Amino acid sequence: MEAKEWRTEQERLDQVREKLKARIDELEPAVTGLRDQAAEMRKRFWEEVSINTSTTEEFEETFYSVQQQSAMLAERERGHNRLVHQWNGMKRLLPSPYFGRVDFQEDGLNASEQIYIGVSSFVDNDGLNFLIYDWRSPIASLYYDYPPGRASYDTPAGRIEGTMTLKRQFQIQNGQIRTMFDASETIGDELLQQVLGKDADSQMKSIVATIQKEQNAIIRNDKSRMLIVQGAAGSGKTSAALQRVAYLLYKHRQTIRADQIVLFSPNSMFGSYISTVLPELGEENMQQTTFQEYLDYWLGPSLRPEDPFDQIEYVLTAQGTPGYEARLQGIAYKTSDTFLKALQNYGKWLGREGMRFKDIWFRNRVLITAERMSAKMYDFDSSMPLFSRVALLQEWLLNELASLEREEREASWVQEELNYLDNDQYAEVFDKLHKERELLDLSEQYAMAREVMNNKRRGDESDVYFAQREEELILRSIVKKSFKPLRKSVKKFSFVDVNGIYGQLFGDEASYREKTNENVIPPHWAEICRQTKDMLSRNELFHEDATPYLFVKELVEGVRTNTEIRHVFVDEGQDYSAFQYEYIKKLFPRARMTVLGDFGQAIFTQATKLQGADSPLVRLYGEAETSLIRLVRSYRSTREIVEFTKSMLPDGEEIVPFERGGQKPLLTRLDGGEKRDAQILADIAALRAEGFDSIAVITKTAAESQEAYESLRIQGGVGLQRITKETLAFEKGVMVVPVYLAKGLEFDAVLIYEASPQAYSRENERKLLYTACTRAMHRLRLYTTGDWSPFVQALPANLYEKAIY
Ligand SMILES: Nc1ncnc2c1ncn2[C@@H]1O[C@H](COP(=O)(O)OP(=O)(O)OP(=O)(O)O)[C@@H](O)[C@H]1O
Repeated sequence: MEAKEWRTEQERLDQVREKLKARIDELEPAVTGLRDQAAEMRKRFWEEVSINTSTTEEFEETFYSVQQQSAMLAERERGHNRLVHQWNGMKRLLPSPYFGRVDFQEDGLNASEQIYIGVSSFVDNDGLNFLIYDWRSPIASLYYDYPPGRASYDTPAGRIEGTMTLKRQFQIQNGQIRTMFDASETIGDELLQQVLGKDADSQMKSIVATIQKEQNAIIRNDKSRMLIVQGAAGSGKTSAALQRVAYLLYKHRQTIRADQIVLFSPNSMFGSYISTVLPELGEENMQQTTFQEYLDYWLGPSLRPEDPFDQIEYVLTAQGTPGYEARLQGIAYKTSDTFLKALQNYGKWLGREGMRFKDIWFRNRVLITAERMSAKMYDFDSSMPLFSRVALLQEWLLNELASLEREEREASWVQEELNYLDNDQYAEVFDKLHKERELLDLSEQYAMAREVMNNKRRGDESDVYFAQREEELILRSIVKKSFKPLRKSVKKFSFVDVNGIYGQLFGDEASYREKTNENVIPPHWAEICRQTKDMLSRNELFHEDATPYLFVKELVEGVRTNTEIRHVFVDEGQDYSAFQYEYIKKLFPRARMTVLGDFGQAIFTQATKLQGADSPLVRLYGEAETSLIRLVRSYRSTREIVEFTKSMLPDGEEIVPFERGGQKPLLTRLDGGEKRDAQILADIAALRAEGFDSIAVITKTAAESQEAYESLRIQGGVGLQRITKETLAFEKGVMVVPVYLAKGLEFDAVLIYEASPQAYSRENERKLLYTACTRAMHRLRLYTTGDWSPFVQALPANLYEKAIY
């Protein structure tokens, strides 16, 4: 680019930075001043408040003045937060104020406008002239959607058409332009080329400077209730999701807060990997969770649900063991929407008969039997939904308990307990009584006032009454205390036998048909039933049972919903079952959903197809409310790695690599594990010497990961990290990790520990191998100590190199 042009840009940059600096300095006293003021006000707030309760009017007066002051404080804090947000935004801009420029001439106007784009906007002192536009503003779309030429963007007032005469990309560091490219249709995205050539990081980075057109469509989609993104490995799904969160927070800043957006991520380590993207963009993080965390929470501590990692570990390692086929059939069935319908029908059946309750016990005797509860519940109006009748039953139980509690005061154990009360317990009871006494006195005063007003007198009985009742009150409090846990557990629906209700589904075929109206029963049904009940008897649940169990629990106890959440994001969406999606939809009735996934990486048994007429996801809100965007360009890996990995998938030909060259994947066959491990260690050392410091040895299972880790260490490997499902944070270095925990992550170099037919030959293992290989950005190596997996053998020989030793 011409030196003159460069100079002009640097001059403009210097000017903008000067203005930024000036504004930052200008605001600084206000920011710090306000902070101190607010803190001081808060500190003094309660000191100054003295509540005057001598008369009602005075009390009201104090109350309103407190309310007024606290509203003022809140307003001041809001103002302060806005200012701090603005100030922080400017400080963030200062080292690198913008990354793009487009010159756009709107149709019908004479002059073209220069639009500079950065991570937030900055307006000149006149308040009109945008020196920097926020990348999320409508006009910034031009930068992402078009090369120079005819272009348009959408605004709330309609579409603006015009001509883009220039599109420029910058890399600016510490106020200096480092690189500057002018894009044209033929050149492509040079900045992207540079960005992708960099090394892996322990935290994901924002992509705002290089968002691609199809990613921009995801980020700004505001139409559909359900947005599905099916994208190849490395196509930027997670990146698009996170920038979309930032976009939503900007566009709907008056109505949506970060904590009204929730993202379901595959595991906690992934959560830590992506946690810096939004703060980098000046936004607060959305809520992050895993589906498992949700299950654990709502199933409560008395049940132990298996997690998805133990489930997949079983699926991958237990072939040939008794019951294996049945378990797989069970997984497929229990995660389907057929099973969901069966359970809905089961709910109707339970409305007529078959509810299971638990006796309520008290001091070794049954207070209220399950039969009584059942009879009571089926006595309520049968047109009411099951959960409403259970709620009425709950109310009835609480009343029953209250009268049983009264009766219990006569029981001999209460008197005995009274005799054994120690001093502390006495003191506690008397303290309570004292409080009751105060109340009594107050009502006394009130009664006396009324007497005077009404000119009537009553007998002076309160003291006598109190003395007489002293013992009775203590007895009462003893019984009350011992009934408290009963009341509490009734409130928590402990009288419903959910284990029994879920378990009784798994009877013989005829009984299952009767309860669910279901005609198609999966093969191995008897064994599926045996396994399920066996787990339940130990208060355990298979992973595939956890969501259905919760569903049944809610059929009976009422549905749990969260109406606060406005947007739900599901990353690695192919790993959730149709059943889980129905559940998420029900849980967040007021939310829109964005699901991002890749069916090519569907390694869990309950995988869901993201597109096509038979996709349960499309059915979830119906086609009219659903948009589907497909991403086929893969950005993570070099062209050679993408060519290699895409050929493993039956319909992988549509995946397009981004034009970034590198070495072909290297296949290494060695005689025996010891030699293989030695070679892997030598290769790791060589890769590190080349400057790659994020290297993953990827194994098929956690069991293999453990073995690999031990044996590499014995062979002299130092500084290796073993990643397990408990690992919380993702750090750079050399790690040994099972495929299913490496999902969503990326590494400079990936070494596939054992790519033999024993490890990868079944159809679901194809996707496992694909997922493992697609984690590599710059280098991919595969090892075997025997034959090559059929998925490797089937690849054209020109896609890889073979190591010769
Ligand atoms: N427009 C872009 N500009 C710069 N980098 C990008 C862009 N899109 C994607 N990338 C980079 O490509 C890599 C893969 O992106 P990301 O992890 O979002 O993909 P993904 O589709 O979620 O992958 P996977 O399904 O394999 O987990 C990341 O390093 C990301 O920064």
